Amino acid sequence: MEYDKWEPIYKKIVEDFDFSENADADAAQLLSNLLIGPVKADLNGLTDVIKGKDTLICGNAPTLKKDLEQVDLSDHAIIAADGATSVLLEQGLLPDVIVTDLDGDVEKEIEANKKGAIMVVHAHGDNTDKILSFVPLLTNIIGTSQTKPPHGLFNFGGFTDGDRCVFMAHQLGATSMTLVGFDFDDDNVDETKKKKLNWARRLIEGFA
Ligand SMILES: Nc1ncnc2c1ncn2[C@@H]1O[C@H](COP(=O)(O)OP(=O)(O)OP(=O)(O)O)[C@@H](O)[C@H]1O
Ligand SMILES: Nc1nc2c(c(=O)[nH]1)N=C(CO)CN2
Ligand SMILES: [Mg+2]
Repeated sequence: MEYDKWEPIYKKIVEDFDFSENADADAAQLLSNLLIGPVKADLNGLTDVIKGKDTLICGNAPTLKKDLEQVDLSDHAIIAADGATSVLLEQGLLPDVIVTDLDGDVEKEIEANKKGAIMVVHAHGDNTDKILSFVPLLTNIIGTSQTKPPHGLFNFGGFTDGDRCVFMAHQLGATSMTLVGFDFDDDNVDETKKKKLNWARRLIEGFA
């Protein structure tokens, strides 16, 4: 998504959650600094996995395990939103791509990364500690931001890990996107999560 199209949505999110744009921008710069040098920012590997493919996008709703039993996984590129990674691994499935702000079960994500999963790591004002701790332990990383991306980072659009998967797959030319593990009406979540899920719903419905 063009940043100019994303920016007005981002401004609404910042206002709704009282996030600091400066903190988001500083986090993006931090991730950019960490990635430049050892890792050349290049979308070719990620594009190869997604372009022209049917994709299975996995959110981490409690329904994920059951949902997985009902879909045909063959020939699908599997994209996991953060915590969905652990559920997939438990089912013997290795995600091709993990989209994460590193606040889930990162040990499992490191395990999947070692086995070949591409990491799409998101920087925001509330995860700089996670970025500093975990990025040095990962390989095959693409960095994303919600602000205008600094050198070496990308902004495909999207807010929560789950809807960012959808924006990314769309931008990189997925043929289809099948969503599993998305339950926006889940009541077993706290108020902030509920609000985030409402944004995820709103952003994903923009694709329908
Ligand atoms: N009922 C649900 N509970 C949790 N996540 C859900 C649900 N329905 C959809 N999702 C999607 O699954 C994604 C991954 O979920 P996870 O539990 O790992 O959350 P998270 O890492 O805390 O999410 P975020 O960092 O985006 O707030 C979320 O970003 C969200 O888009
Ligand atoms: N500043 C900030 N940005 C975010 C946050 C968050 O908690 N703080 N959470 C996100 C995923 O839910 C995505 N973006
Ligand atoms: Mg997360």
